[in-house]
Amino acid sequence: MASTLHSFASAADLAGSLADKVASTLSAAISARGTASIAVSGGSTPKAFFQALSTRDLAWEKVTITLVDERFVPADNPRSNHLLVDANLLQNKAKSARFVPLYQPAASVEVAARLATEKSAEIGIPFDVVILGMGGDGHTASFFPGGSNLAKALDASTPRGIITMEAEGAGEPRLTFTFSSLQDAALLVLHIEGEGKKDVLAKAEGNGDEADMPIRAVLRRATSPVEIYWAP
Ligand SMILES: O=C(O)[C@H](O)[C@@H](O)[C@H](O)[C@H](O)COP(=O)(O)O
Repeated sequence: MASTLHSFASAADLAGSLADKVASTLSAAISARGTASIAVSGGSTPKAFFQALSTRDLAWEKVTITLVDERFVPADNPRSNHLLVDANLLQNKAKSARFVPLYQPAASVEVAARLATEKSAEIGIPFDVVILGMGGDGHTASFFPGGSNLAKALDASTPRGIITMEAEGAGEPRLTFTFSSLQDAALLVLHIEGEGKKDVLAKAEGNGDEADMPIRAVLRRATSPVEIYWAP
């Protein structure tokens, strides 16, 4: 599917503009069917966007927020994406939103993935908004090059839900929504910042295997247009 690059002079300008776009998308979903959903990424990039979005005036009590992926750690662990969202997005006006975590204590990461899949089924499909990030290796969500379940994660026929992923660059075992769960969001955003990430994007947009740069699956096969938000 086509992608559109939205470039901004600063990270602050990007955060404000993306927060406005996401807020209007969520509000439109609420007007249309009474609820809205958004899946966000972790990492370091989204913090300012989360903080801007948290101040936007909409019926947050009708919004369900979840994560695109999560490290298999409790929410009090500094590596937790839940902790990042709790501290930066579930604040201010957005405090009244419902949050659906991916992590929960379980005997194994596989059991946690099954439980998270069951829980996420309540959210409804497709997501109204998905915010993806991208690592320097071209991963997105927890679709890491060389990942233990990468082929399954990227296969469009894999049922929607959360699966596990282990990879050299991932740190802890991961819980990640599948490509099939994310790729048809009403608003599908790739949020990246810095010249380095722009170079990685250019390489990903070139020839090569999806397995080498999994973001290519989104850029090439997502059924929704990919809105790329970039600032230096
Ligand atoms: O759990 C995570 O780490 C994210 O979901 C991951 O996919 C992230 O978006 C990229 O790794 C980019 O991370 P940065 O924003 O820190 O560069």
